[in-house]
Amino acid sequence: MVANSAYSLAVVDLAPFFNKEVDEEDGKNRKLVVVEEISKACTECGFFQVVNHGIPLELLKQTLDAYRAFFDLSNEEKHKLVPNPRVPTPASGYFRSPDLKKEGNEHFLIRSPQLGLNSYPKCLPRFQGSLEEIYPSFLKLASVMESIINDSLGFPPNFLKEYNRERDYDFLLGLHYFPATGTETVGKSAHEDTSCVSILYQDDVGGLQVCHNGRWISVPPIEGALVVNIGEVLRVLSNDRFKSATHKVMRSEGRNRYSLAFFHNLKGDKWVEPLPQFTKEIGELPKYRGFLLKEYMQMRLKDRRHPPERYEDLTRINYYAINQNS
Ligand SMILES: O=C(O)CCC(=O)C(=O)O
Ligand SMILES: [Fe+2]
Repeated sequence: MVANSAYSLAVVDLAPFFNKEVDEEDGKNRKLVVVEEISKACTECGFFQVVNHGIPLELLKQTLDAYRAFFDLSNEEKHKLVPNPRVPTPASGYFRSPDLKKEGNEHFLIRSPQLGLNSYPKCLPRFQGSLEEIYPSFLKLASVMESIINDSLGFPPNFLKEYNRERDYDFLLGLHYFPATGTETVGKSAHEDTSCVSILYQDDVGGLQVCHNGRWISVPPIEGALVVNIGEVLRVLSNDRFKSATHKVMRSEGRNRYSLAFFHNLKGDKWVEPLPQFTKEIGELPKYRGFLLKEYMQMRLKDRRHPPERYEDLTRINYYAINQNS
């Protein structure tokens, strides 16, 4: 696939949801416009950017700087924070692929600070404070996104909020991509996010690409904007109405890249299947059979720990696809 710029991702202004100044009636109409814009973006691509999202740029930059300081630590310091492989996912701590040729990144994960499961480097006293300061802002934005998506899909009020009510599976990731060297250009290989909604802040280096109609589209860094994308759970619930786009990160020649990603995740014991309003109520066949989310997560985890030889053999959501011709 070649990179292409024919389709540009929507940039949606969330001010009607965060700006208290707008008057009631005008606010209601402007919110509706946002819901429609997001519905269009999710139907076409599953990726879009948002501005006026309620998270101050200063806070985003400060958090990225905190992660930079962490990734600048010695390997010895960072490896003290590698989680025990027996800890169930998502395990908080430091990760680095043993084969940087395949995926040239390292990352640090925290779960909800309220769970008390995170460990931080002792030598960076302000790191914990920075991450724990931004976490609730991402969580708030994710719940606003969830309610907009709820309305975009025409669900009854609070349907997604109820379905995805457990907040113990969310996590915040800080990612560092190493500069490209010769043939080593992949930062994160092509994948889809599993769960409901992901929110990403990237620095100005670029490199994130999304697959749209079989072509790779660059996601340009926009100062202060956040990238939002739909995960496979919403794709299945909506019977493919909403896309969960394949995306990847390419490394830049001579430049380190840093990003923050927040994942608003569904609890593993949830049953996921196309909903009646996208199937029998509109005379459409389900495109997926139902499954327990944790069963799928386990297959994906196994692939991550013991990757198959061929990329095509990775477990994807199509594992549950129903062949419409049979
Ligand atoms: O760093 C990025 O730009 C994307 C990260 C990503 O896709 C992920 O962590 O799932
Ligand atoms: Fe991703």
